[in-house]
Amino acid sequence: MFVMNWFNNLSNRSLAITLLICISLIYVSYTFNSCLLTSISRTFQKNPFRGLLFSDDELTVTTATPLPTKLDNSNDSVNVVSVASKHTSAALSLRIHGSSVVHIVPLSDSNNNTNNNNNASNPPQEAADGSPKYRFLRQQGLHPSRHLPDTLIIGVKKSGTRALLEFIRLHPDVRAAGCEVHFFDRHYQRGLRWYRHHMPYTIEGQITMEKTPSYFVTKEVPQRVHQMNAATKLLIVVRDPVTRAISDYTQAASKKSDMKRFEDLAFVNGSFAVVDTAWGPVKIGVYSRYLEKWLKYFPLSQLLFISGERLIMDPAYEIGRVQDFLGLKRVVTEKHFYFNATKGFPCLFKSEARSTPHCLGKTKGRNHPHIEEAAIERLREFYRPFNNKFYQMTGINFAWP
Ligand SMILES: Nc1ncnc2c1ncn2[C@@H]1O[C@H](COP(=O)(O)OS(=O)(=O)O)[C@@H](OP(=O)(O)O)[C@H]1O
Repeated sequence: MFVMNWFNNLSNRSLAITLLICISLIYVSYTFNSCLLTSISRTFQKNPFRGLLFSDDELTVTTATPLPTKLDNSNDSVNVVSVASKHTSAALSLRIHGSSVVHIVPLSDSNNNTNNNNNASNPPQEAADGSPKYRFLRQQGLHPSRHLPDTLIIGVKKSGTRALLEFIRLHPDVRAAGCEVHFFDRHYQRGLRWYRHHMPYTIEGQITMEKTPSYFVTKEVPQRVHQMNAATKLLIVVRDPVTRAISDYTQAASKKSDMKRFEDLAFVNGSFAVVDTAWGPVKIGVYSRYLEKWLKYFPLSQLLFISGERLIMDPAYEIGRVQDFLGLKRVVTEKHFYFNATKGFPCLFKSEARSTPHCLGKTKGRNHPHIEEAAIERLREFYRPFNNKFYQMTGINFAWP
C-alpha cells in the first residue's frame, strides 16, 4: 500500500515537472522567435536597400529616418548623396552609380503631407493646413503641399535681406519660410525631409522661398544647394561693404554692452594702417571671394544681385527686377510702398501678415554709431580692389564709394 502511494506521488510529481519543463520550453521558444521577427523587421526598416523590396508608396509611409547624407567628392568606398528631384513621381528611390548610392528626395511632399512624423514639426504651418483657407483650396481641387525651395536669398548679411523677403512675399505666387532655417550651414545632417518640413504649404505654380544670409559665406553651401537642385535661383542683396560692416558691428554691439569700439576691432594694433581681415564684419565684405565659390556650381544667369542701397531708395524698382527674374507677373509695385520719414526707410501698406501700414521691426534700420572718418576712408581703400573685381564678375557697377 505504502509502495503504491509512493509510486503514485512519484509519477504525479514527474508529470508536474515534465509539464513545467514543456511550458518553459514553449515560452522561451515563443519569446526568442518574436524577438527574432522584430529584429528582422527593424533591419528591413533601416536598410536602404528596402527600396528594392517595397513599392515607392509603401516607402513614403514607412520612412521616418532620413538616410545619412555625405558629400560626394571624397574617395570613400560608398558615398551617400541626397539629390532632390522635382518631377520624380516616386516618393523615394535609390540608384547606384558606380560606387555612389544616390538617395533621391522629391522636392514635393504632395504624396505624404499627412505621413511626415518628423520631429521638426512646424505648428503654425500644420495649423495652416487645417485652416479654412486650405480647406477651401482643397475643395477647389488644389492640394497644398510643402516643397523644397526653388529660390533662396543667400545673403549678404545686413544688406537688406529681410526687406527683400518681406517685399517679394507680397506676391501671391511667392510663399516663404518665415524664419531663417539655416539648413545648408547648420542643420544639413538632418536631411532634405527635415528641410522640406520647414517650408510653407504651396499650391501649383507658387514659388517656395527661404532666406538665410549666412549661406553666402559658408564654404560648403554652394555644393550642397547644387546637390539639392542645380536649378535653384539665387538672390543676393549686396551693400557697400563699409556700411555693411558697421551695420554688422552695430548688431553685435546691441547684444554686448562692453563691446570695443568699431575702430579698435577693424584694424590691427590700434592704428588704421592694417585692416583686420580676420574680423567677421570686415571679412564678409570681400564679396568677390565668396562669389567665386558660388560660380563654381551655378552659372551667373542663375544669380540675381540686388542693390541694398537701391532697395531702400527705390524698392519697387528692385522688386520689379526680382519678379522678372523669377518669371512672375509684376504684381508688387510702387503702390505697395510708402516712405516712412520717422523710420527713414520704405514701409509697407499691407503684407501677408498685416493689413495695416507697417515697417520692418526695430532691429532693421538701427542708428549706427559714429565712426572716425579716417577709419572709414581706410576701409574704403581696402575694399576698392575687391569691389572692382566683384563689379567685373557680376557685370554690375554698384558704385560704392
Ligand atoms: N525697408 C527697410 N526697413 C528697414 N531696414 C531696411 C529696409 N530696407 C533695407 N534695410 C536695411 O536692412 C538692413 C538689415 O539687413 P538684413 O535684413 O539683411 O539683416 S540680417 O542679416 O537679416 O540681420 C538694415 O541695416 P541697419 O540699417 O544697419 O539696421 C537696413 O539698412
